[in-house]
Amino acid sequence: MSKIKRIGVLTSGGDAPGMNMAIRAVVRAGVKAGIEVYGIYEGYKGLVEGNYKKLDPSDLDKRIPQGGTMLYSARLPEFENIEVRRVGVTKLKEAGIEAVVVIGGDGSYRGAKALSEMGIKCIGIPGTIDNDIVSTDYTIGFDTALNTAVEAIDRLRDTSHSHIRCNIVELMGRYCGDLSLYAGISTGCSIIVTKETGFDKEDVIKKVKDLHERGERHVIIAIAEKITNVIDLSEEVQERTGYKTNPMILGHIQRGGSPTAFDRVLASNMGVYAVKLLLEGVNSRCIGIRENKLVHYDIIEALDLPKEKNPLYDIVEDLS
Ligand SMILES: Nc1ncnc2c1ncn2[C@@H]1O[C@H](COP(=O)(O)OP(=O)(O)O)[C@@H](O)[C@H]1O
Ligand SMILES: O=P(O)(O)OC[C@H]1O[C@](O)(COP(=O)(O)O)[C@@H](O)[C@@H]1O
Ligand SMILES: [Mg+2]
Repeated sequence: MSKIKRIGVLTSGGDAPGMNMAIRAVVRAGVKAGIEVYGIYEGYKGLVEGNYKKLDPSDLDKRIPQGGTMLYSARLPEFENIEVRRVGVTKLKEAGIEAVVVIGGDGSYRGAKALSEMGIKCIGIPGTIDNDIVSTDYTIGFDTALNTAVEAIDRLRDTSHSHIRCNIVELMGRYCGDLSLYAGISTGCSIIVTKETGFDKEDVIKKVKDLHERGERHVIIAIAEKITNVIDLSEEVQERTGYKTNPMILGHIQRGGSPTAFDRVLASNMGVYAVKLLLEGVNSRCIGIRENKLVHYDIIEALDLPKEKNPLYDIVEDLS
């Protein structure tokens, strides 16, 4: 087996704070091992268009504190089509790129798997604020997004507590409730609603009423996106519970911002590991961190792992 000489790195799907740190780690570890590392711009879109540029390790330090991704990101649904992927594989081969490190979420992993079946070695690094990849305890960007959400909810509490109010805060996470769960516990939310808990409107309203009767000056509800319309829910909670109620959709502010130290270390660790695995000839695997140890899984096995309900849900009731 001849040693790999040139690899690509791309970021795909929703950007996540810490992606720049992961890119930097891949470039630094690659160059140290005598490999040329090319940035592939705008995820699979740039891969198909041949939008590649050799990355210089000395240019990357200024990106360390920056959120977003210096390689930009994109969603390209057409990448599911084999003909589109074929164009990308040809472009990669023309550029002499033998392997690609894909930094992204579950969708990006599926793209990486499909690519690896067409002769391009791929390693996935979990980069998404959603923490929705079961094969890792933490994804790059989750900790930063969580801390951003915590800061926002803390601010809401200040004003809510002053006025006897209820806030209904919608958090991102697509179909994973981790951001809502961790932010809700961190900020003392009385109610946390996610796909994992299920949503029973009457139950939520009853709980809010009980808190009002108990004399609580404020109630904060953390609710994951895609569960219900929080503006309508706020109107109904206000009408039926006695609290003036304000909805707050945190939205994309959760995605931006300077990565926390946790995300920077995680990204550095995973980026270096990705290069090590490629040098060992590993292919079509994705990296995770489990009980503080780096691990790697077959991409499809990783995506098919069953998601267990987070035991932290059990303490929510006791804290409310
Ligand atoms: N089944 C698939 N086959 C090939 N490529 C895919 C597949 N699913 C997703 N992708 C690619 O991965 C991109 C990112 O996926 P998406 O779900 O939007 O974000 P994330 O990777 O953050 O979960 C998609 O826009 C598409 O280009
Ligand atoms: O920015 P967009 O395209 O509206 O996507 C929003 C989605 O992206 C996320 O922020 C991140 O999800 P992915 O990492 O899967 O792309 C989700 O929390 C949210 O549902
Ligand atoms: Mg995803």
